[in-house]
Amino acid sequence: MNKYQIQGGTPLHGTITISGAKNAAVAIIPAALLVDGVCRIENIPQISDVTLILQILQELGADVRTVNRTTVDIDCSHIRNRQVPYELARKIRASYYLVGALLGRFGWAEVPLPGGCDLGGRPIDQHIKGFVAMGADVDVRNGLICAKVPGGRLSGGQIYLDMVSVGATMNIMLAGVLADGMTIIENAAKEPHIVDLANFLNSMGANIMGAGTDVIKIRGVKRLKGGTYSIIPDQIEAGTYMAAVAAAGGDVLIQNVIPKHLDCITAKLVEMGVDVEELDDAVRVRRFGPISRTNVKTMPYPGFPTDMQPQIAAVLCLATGTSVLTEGVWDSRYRYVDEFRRMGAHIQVDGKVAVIEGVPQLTGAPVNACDLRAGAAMVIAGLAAQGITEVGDIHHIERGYEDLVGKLSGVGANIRMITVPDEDAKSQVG
Ligand SMILES: CC(=O)N[C@H]1[C@@H](OP(=O)(O)OP(=O)(O)OC[C@H]2O[C@@H](n3ccc(=O)[nH]c3=O)[C@H](O)[C@@H]2O)O[C@H](CO)[C@@H](O)[C@@H]1O
Ligand SMILES: C=C(OP(=O)(O)O)C(=O)O
Repeated sequence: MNKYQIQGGTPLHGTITISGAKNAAVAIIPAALLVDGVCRIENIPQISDVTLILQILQELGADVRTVNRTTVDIDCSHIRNRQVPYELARKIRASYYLVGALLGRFGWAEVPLPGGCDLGGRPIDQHIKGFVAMGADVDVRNGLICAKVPGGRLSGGQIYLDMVSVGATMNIMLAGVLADGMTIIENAAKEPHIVDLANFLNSMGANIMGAGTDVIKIRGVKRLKGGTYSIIPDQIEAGTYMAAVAAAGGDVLIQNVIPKHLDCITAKLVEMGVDVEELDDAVRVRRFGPISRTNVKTMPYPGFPTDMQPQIAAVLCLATGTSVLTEGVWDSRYRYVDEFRRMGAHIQVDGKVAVIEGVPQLTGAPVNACDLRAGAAMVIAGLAAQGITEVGDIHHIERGYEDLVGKLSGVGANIRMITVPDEDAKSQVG
């Protein structure tokens, strides 16, 4: 079993380059199912969620060729199978995008219910409401989302989302591009990856208007053609390293970012006394003085992202004074708090609110990553803590961070991957 071992207390100095965005890549790759011809996708992050979604496409019959470390060619002209394998689909959230893409292209899909981080209930009723409004029959049975369009082609529909949902917005967009007529999504999500998916589809010949606002209009077209597209940089990966500098101190240039996407994170760090300088495609983050307390509430974009909530909590653990953190998207995103307490943090949670009383110093401890961003937060806390922290269950972190150890070592962090005997295997032998 692999763990990250971190000797904390070293400020970070140097440059980190951000990879392509996980939550854009995992939607754009299945979107290739809608295209007639070869899609060349650039700036793909090397993370396990991407490996899995590419593997699923190959299982369906797509021809996937690696061009270089960050570029793949995907040709979905010869899809022979529309049943998505359970063992692959259940490991990631993004497998839900296969429903919209397969339904849009072939009028039929059977996709296992998706996995992803355990954040409390993660229903997909809004996705289903959208497909039904476009003429599909959708049924969840035997662990599968079974969707079929009588007549084989979806027709445009008008969908008002009951809540702002990233997944439902993107899935309905995927279903709508080849539908007959106009699809309108109201109360749509506005995250950067929504705009990126729309830009990808439009560059292949789709007609999507309004992505990035709360009303998206999709005029169906007959076919999409191949082309080349480069995925946007990862807002959350960048924010995670910004939080790492805030917690550990130092001076780091974080490059290959879209600074506008980081405004919501930058604003909070500045309130906390961190110096953030915005450049064309980089941000320089410096922190030498104390961290000030603040309050944070997570919201859909352009609010403070829920996927940065555990990482900002790690910084607030070290602030002077008491901060209030409110989770505005998920029912249960504080499962990591006990791990922080092992490092000496003072946090009380009541429902969606965490009250964090800052301490002058965290202390290293063995901890576990209970999900992707909680794992990143453990690493941040470990970088700032006195002594050694070992972070287990790092497969969660590898779902969304390319070469975390290499990137942090490159700015002077004392972090390495270690292999320890698997406890279960040990007890079976014993
Ligand atoms: C692969 C991916 O991109 N994952 C992201 C996506 O997840 P995901 O697409 O699952 O999240 P949503 O934006 O859909 O969920 C937002 C809220 O709406 C609720 N909801 C959603 C859909 C639905 O049909 N019914 C319903 O009730 C959810 O329970 C949640 O409370 O957006 C989340 C919110 O930014 C991020 O934390 C995840 O990293
Ligand atoms: C919750 C996340 O991912 P997923 O929806 O893929 O589980 C995340 O990226 O923080």
